[in-house]
Amino acid sequence: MEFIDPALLAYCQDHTSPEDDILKHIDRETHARVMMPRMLSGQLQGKTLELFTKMLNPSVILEIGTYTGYSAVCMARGLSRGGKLITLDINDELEEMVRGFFAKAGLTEKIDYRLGNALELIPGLEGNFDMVFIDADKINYGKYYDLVIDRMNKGGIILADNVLWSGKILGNTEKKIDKDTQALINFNKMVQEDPRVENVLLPIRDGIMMARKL
Ligand SMILES: C[S@@+](CC[C@H](N)C(=O)[O-])C[C@H]1O[C@@H](n2cnc3c(N)ncnc32)[C@H](O)[C@@H]1O
Repeated sequence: MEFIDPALLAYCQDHTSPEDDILKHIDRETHARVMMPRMLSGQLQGKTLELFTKMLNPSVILEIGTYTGYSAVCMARGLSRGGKLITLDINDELEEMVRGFFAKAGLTEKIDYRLGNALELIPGLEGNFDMVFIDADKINYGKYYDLVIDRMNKGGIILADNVLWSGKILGNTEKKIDKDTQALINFNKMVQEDPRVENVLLPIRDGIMMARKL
């Protein structure tokens, strides 16, 4: 489901800074060699993440769900000197390719890429976070939120992708609500009712929930 008229979407893309050769390369290789290339953030969301990072100036970002590294490259590019991005993914089959992309982008110093189940890796990470991007399995969004919320610095931002789930969160079709959709409905409600944050659901691409720790 497209959320805005395709012509308007094209207009938005035409008026957003274009991808450079590295991001074009990641996009092309992902589409040519990897399953489910739709998971990649893409130009509009990637630039949004880069600019959010530049505005927030975080020291530490945690990304849950690296995939082929497109969003990681965008956020790492927004970091100031000394800032770092920890990015986690369970899929080790993509490791060589992803490390190659980070090297090509000149970002190996800024990106700490770790493989494993994020539910197990996060408790072992040291320190707090200034920005977290949740973009892994939808069923565990609530658990990821619970794992990071008390480790967010004051004013820190949690971003969660795909919270509109192609519109399925409205539950207004004949079909039974599936587990991922229900998990996202629960997640959005949980954030909305959490007194520890102020939040806005941005209708960018498939929806980004932004929650700021008070
Ligand atoms: C939507 S993709 C991430 C897209 C990426 N952030 C981007 O914008 O280009 C989701 C990723 O989450 C990973 N994932 C799923 N379950 C996970 C888990 N329990 N721990 C860590 N990563 C997980 C998948 O392997 C997949 O690569």
